[in-house]
Amino acid sequence: MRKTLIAGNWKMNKTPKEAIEYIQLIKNQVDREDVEVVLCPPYLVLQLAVEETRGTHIKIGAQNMYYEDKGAYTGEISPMMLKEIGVDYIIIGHSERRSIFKETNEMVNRKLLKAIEHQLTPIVCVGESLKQRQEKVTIDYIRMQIKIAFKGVSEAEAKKTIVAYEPLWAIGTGKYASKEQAEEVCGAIRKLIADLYNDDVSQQVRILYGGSVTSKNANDFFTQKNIDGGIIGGSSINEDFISLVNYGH
Ligand SMILES: O=C(CO)COP(=O)(O)O
Repeated sequence: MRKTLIAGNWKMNKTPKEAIEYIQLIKNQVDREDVEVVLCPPYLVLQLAVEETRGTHIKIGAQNMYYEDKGAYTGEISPMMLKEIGVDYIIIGHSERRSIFKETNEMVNRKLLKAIEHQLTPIVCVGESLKQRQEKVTIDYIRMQIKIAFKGVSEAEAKKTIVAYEPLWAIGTGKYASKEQAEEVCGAIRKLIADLYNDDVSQQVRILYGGSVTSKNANDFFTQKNIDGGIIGGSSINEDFISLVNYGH
């Protein structure tokens, strides 16, 4: 059984003061034993978030990292730093990193290998643009993203990696994929993983859907056969996150 995972990607939102107030407000209500809840606040808030959620089931993730341990990389953050302060998860290759900060598939691959080396649980994001969907190349494009991202990743590590399907046209737009569209692509991703590795790996990998998920549509997505949870932007930084985490209740 794959455990449902709900990750809140706060993006560049909330100052440390706002973040702590918010975590104090929601933490008891999003603390579920049967669902893995991961908060991914900005770097500056990570340590405070680790401390504030101690004693709960809530885990903390970072939104990005660099693929070297240390050195002359001005402005970057290393996986060792994240690990030392108690961060457990890392979002890799979010579409905003790819489009705004020009991250390539090769960089995503290097980050994935580095995260694994430091025992951070990776959430690797993939997804097509509206144009690619219209041209019906969604699965081909995602196959290429996944193939490059997983290059050199062992079977044992692949099983523990989380894949997030986030169609670009659904991020922050309020235009979410239908549950059938999301399930179709998440199912195809599972098949791609089976082709790259084997059925055992593909049955263990957790696949999330992201893109305009709210408390209103969460249950539709999270009850699909191949969707094991979600990665949430807008609805993770306000109280809607409480209802969202308690989907189906
Ligand atoms: O990018 C996302 C999560 O990583 C999705 O963002 P929204 O939920 O705001 O559409």
